[in-house]
Amino acid sequence: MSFAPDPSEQIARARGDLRMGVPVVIVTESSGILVQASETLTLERVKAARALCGETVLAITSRRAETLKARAYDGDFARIIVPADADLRWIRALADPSDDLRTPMKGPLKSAREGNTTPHRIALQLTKDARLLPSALITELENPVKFAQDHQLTILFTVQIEPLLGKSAHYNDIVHARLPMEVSETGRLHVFRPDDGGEEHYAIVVGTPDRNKPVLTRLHSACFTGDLMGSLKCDCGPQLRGALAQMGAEGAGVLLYLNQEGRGIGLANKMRAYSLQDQGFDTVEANHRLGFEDDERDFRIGAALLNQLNISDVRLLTNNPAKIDMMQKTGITVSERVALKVGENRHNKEYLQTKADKSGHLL
Ligand SMILES: Nc1nc2c(ncn2[C@@H]2O[C@H](COP(=O)(O)OP(=O)(O)OP(=O)(O)O)[C@@H](O)[C@H]2O)c(=O)[nH]1
Ligand SMILES: [Zn+2]
Repeated sequence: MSFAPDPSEQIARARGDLRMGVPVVIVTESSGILVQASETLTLERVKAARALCGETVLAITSRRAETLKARAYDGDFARIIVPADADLRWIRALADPSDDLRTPMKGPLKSAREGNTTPHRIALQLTKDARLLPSALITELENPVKFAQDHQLTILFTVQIEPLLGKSAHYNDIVHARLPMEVSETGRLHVFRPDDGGEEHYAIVVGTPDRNKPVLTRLHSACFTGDLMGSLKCDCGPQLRGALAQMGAEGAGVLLYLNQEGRGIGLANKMRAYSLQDQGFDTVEANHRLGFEDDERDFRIGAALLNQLNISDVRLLTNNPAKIDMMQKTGITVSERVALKVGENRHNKEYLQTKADKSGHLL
């Protein structure tokens, strides 16, 4: 038996490294790149990368490229050629939209085309998975395996990594215990831990749901600001409490609390989005300017947790048709949609309208 991490564990390690500002190396059959997350870059490491002689590009998503008016020849992302005089400020300004309005002219930007882009795509996904700004400084390496060994860097081989990308993790029900709550004294909290080093998610089971009938269910995405701070910018807090109250009143139900803060972009990026919203952009535009899609959540997690809880048929508390679609696609029957319209106020009126107009939410 080998004690060495397997490819899935190597990916988790790479995520952690990038988050800390430690570079990682990605190797294909014919090439290799050094990857550094733009958000956690330091001046020293930028200089060290430039001294390597290999071509250096900045990978950004096509959403971010659109805002910067740069060409995205690689489909869902672009490789911006880093000019010789570019410094850390230049890199940060391309990755981070906070100063876009004050300094709109960042160009002319030249994008690379052709070549093997698989490792670049993996690099960008890693920055997203690390809940950083989706952008990476990438330098070609001549002898990538030796380079990684010499510098003790995590190394990913695309042949091993590619089959794992987009695959759902397996969730283990680590522990569950009784949790009497205001809404019901018969609550139980389960903690689910994935086998890929990703986020844990929770399930709150109220009463003893009858598995032979559709179970009242809520898939709730974490919202620190709304769930805990009473933020008026969204409707999450009232939705969370409303769903639990309904389960308490009916005597049974399941609330999945999914750690997908900010529709899957993390709290730091959500706060960046809020800051852009203060500049006049709506919730969807703000995500795009940061380089994200409207919604980066993986709702398959919800189905995986429900399977573990032996629930296959639900009455889903939601106004979001994407959640219903994804449940059905992943083998969960949604017998009924139960509307959850609570918590509208003058601060979130426009936000809710944007979700209805652009993301198809049911009003
Ligand atoms: N990126 C981003 N995320 C936000 C914003 N406002 C709220 N969120 C996040 O959006 C998610 C809301 O999730 P849900 O409560 O599942 O809402 P939903 O997708 O509208 O679906 P239903 O509530 O079921 O109708 C939470 O993760 C919040 O943190 C925002 O302006 N930008
Ligand atoms: Zn919220």
